[in-house]
Amino acid sequence: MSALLDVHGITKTFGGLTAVDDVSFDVAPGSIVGLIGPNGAGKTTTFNLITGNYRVDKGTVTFEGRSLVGMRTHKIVQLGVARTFQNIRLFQQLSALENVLAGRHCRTKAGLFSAMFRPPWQAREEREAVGRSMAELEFVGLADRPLEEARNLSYGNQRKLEIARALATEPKLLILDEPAGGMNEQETDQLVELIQHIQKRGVTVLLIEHDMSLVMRACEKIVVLEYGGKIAEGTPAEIQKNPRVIEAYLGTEEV
Ligand SMILES: Nc1ncnc2c1ncn2[C@@H]1O[C@H](COP(=O)(O)OP(=O)(O)OP(=O)(O)O)[C@@H](O)[C@H]1O
Repeated sequence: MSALLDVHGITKTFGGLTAVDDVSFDVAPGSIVGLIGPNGAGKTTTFNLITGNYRVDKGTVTFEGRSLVGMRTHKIVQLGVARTFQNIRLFQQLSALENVLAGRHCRTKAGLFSAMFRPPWQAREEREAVGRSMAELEFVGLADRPLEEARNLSYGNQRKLEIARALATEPKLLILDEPAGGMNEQETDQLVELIQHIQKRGVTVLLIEHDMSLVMRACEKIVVLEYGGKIAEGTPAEIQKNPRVIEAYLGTEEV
């Protein structure tokens, strides 16, 4: 089966520092893939190269056979790639529902003209968007507090809200940057289940995570970066006994 996402030889340099160095991997449709590595290994930069937040210096990023290189981020979202951020990026003053609606926006056609004249199809579209957004809140377990301002939600719930917003864009590939960051053990267990439910919906998942227990439980394939380069790739069992990976993590955290 051909890959949903194919990253080939991507490289990104900041000044004299090569943050991502000739990295290649692919993500099969329907899979859950983890990207791990010590702090500063180049994981978030790799995500930013895939989602168009940074432009690659070298290499290719191909999604469903189409090159994403040089494409604007909103176009990449429209093609079916959605993401969450390591530092939560919600509209803190807006309600949970409004945050998810903002994600839905990329799938609605209403523009300035229709917003002024409000044709009947627009009311229909708005109702549909609210219904769909509520369904996403329910999916992540936040349906009881749609009108709560994002800033009043716990850290763990804000992460779930970001996932709901990303899902509202109807992605084929969902990219999660440290989704368990700031979560307690119970929330992390729920997150593993949520990620598995996302997979059951047919959405492919690519995630960065420092919580090794989550990575080992949730991912079918793991790609390991160190100093910007890929040092290993394999199943959780293979990664756990890979000498280079153990060495990279030695003294920092257990694999
Ligand atoms: N915009 C930028 N400008 C300059 N240097 C950057 C930039 N973004 C990242 N870097 C550097 O690139 C390297 C890789 O950073 P990156 O954030 O991708 O690592 P990471 O593996 O995601 O780390 P962490 O686990 O700490 O989030 C680091 O040395 C970082 O300081």
